Amino acid sequence: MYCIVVKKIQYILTYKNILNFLQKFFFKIIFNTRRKKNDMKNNWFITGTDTEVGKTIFSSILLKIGTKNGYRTVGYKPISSNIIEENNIKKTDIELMKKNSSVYFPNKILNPFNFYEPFPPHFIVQKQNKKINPVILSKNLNILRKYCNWIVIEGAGGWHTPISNDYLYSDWVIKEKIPVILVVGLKIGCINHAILTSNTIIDNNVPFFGWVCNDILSTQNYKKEYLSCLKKHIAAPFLGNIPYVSSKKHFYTNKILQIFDKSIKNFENYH
Ligand SMILES: Nc1ncnc2c1ncn2[C@@H]1O[C@H](COP(=O)(O)OP(=O)(O)OP(=O)(O)O)[C@@H](O)[C@H]1O
Ligand SMILES: C[C@H](N)[C@H](N)CCCCCC(=O)O
Ligand SMILES: [Mg+2]
Repeated sequence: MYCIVVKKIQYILTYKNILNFLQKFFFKIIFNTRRKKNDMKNNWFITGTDTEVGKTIFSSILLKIGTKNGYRTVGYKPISSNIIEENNIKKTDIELMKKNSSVYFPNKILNPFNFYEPFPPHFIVQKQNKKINPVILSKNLNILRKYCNWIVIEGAGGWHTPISNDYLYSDWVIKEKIPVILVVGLKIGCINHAILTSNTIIDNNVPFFGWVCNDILSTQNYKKEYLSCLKKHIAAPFLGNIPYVSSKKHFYTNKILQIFDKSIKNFENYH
């Protein structure tokens, strides 16, 4: 009996268990004291009219706003392909999102499915005889929800990018009921993509938080006409415009941050 008790005490006092205990204790003190009543509402799923339209840029702007306002922020990019590596360092969407977040998590949680090949992710996993399991996407999101009150989730490609042969990314967002923000990358063809995507988000009955216009081209004719046409056809709040910038650091100017800070606050009661 004595032996069992001693063993139990020894087990409890192992390095790993003490660390675990301290980690949980401090998380509780630091995080729970600052938890606000409506915390769970600051979750967004960022989709786009296409791939390469500025989803990561807008996600990072949104994270920076949350961080500046004192929220516990995290960016989540469950699935990514076309990862680029420079000097043995992965240049992924999640790295930019991490730079603008306030709570640290390992990539294993923030970016569990990542691939080098520039193809639809479900093709890549199929070739490897693997599967992207949406249960893992939800499991990781729930971990983030425990510790963060400002969560920006970036999709991959557009709204209906498949996760597997019979499951779309949008199916997961619908199941999780995450409010959606659509980024429209301004270029020829985007009107059609924007109308199709926004109508589908509405038909899918998921909260449609708003949309963002992103000037991805250095020059754009008919800018005013594009904006008014898009505003007319997208039945969700217009959150603001990201101008074309010549350098990445200009994405985070006070002017841009203030535009979205204001509109997010304006529309926070939308859903
Ligand atoms: N307003 C802008 N001005 C200048 N460059 C921009 C602008 N918006 C986006 N870009 C550039 O366009 C490229 C694509 O943007 P981004 O990576 O955010 O797209 P994405 O929709 O996240 O793409 P993916 O589907 O691959 O995740 C990046 O190199 C980014 O720096
Ligand atoms: C490679 C790209 N940048 C994204 N990560 C994945 C885009 C998937 C697109 C699927 C489709 O063809 O619609
Ligand atoms: Mg991206």
